[in-house]
Amino acid sequence: MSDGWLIAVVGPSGVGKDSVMAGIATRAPGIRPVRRVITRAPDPDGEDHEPMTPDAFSESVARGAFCLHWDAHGLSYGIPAPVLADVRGGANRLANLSRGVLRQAAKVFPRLLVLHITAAPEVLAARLAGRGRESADEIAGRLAQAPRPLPPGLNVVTIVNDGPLDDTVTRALAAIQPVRA
Ligand SMILES: Nc1ncnc2c1ncn2[C@@H]1O[C@H](COP(=O)(O)OP(=O)(O)O)[C@@H](O)[C@H]1O
Ligand SMILES: O=P(O)(O)OC[C@H]1O[C@H](OP(=O)(O)OP(=O)(O)O)[C@H](O)[C@@H]1O
Repeated sequence: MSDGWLIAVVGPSGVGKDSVMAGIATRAPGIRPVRRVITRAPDPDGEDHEPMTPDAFSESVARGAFCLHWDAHGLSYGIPAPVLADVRGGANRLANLSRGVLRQAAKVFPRLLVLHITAAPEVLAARLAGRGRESADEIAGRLAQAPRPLPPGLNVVTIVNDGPLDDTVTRALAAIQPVRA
């Protein structure tokens, strides 16, 4: 069986990565989203992640429990090692990644497609305020990181999420069609 793809969903905070992932998962059930491990308390209204303490996270890193991990926003994030095994077994998986871990992801995963979601700064600010998960200071910190460039040489498709979410998901599904074919 040939390798599957990791579709890495990246972009600034508040751009709609989790929302677009949920839309893709609903409309393309063959592409399963990754449940990330995060040192963040459970959030019934937000991303369904696996919460972990910082100590347990460090132990997990040490025993190779993650195929990718990184720190951002004062938190640690991990992609469980079985996701890589799954992709090597032919599955297509969808994961919300940091732009800072993409080079590493391209080395680790046999096939990587980057789905880069963008929107204007004022749209990001309004969405983060509306989401209500972070304080005003935390939102300012996230907006300061918004224009971060992607590393060169990757397989990237860029989708602007500035209109109805459903339209964005339709364009995202068309852009990842080669993966689904
Ligand atoms: N196209 C859209 N139109 C309106 N609101 C959106 C759209 N996409 C996302 N949102 C909202 O913006 C906020 C941030 O979206 P989220 O998916 O959490 O972004 P990210 O994961 O990139 O930080 C959420 O409240 C979400 O419901
Ligand atoms: O290095 P960057 O590309 O700026 O990304 C930094 C972090 O922001 C996102 O996390 P998270 O989903 O917790 O935050 P968000 O919902 O505010 O984007 C993303 O998944 C990274 O973990």
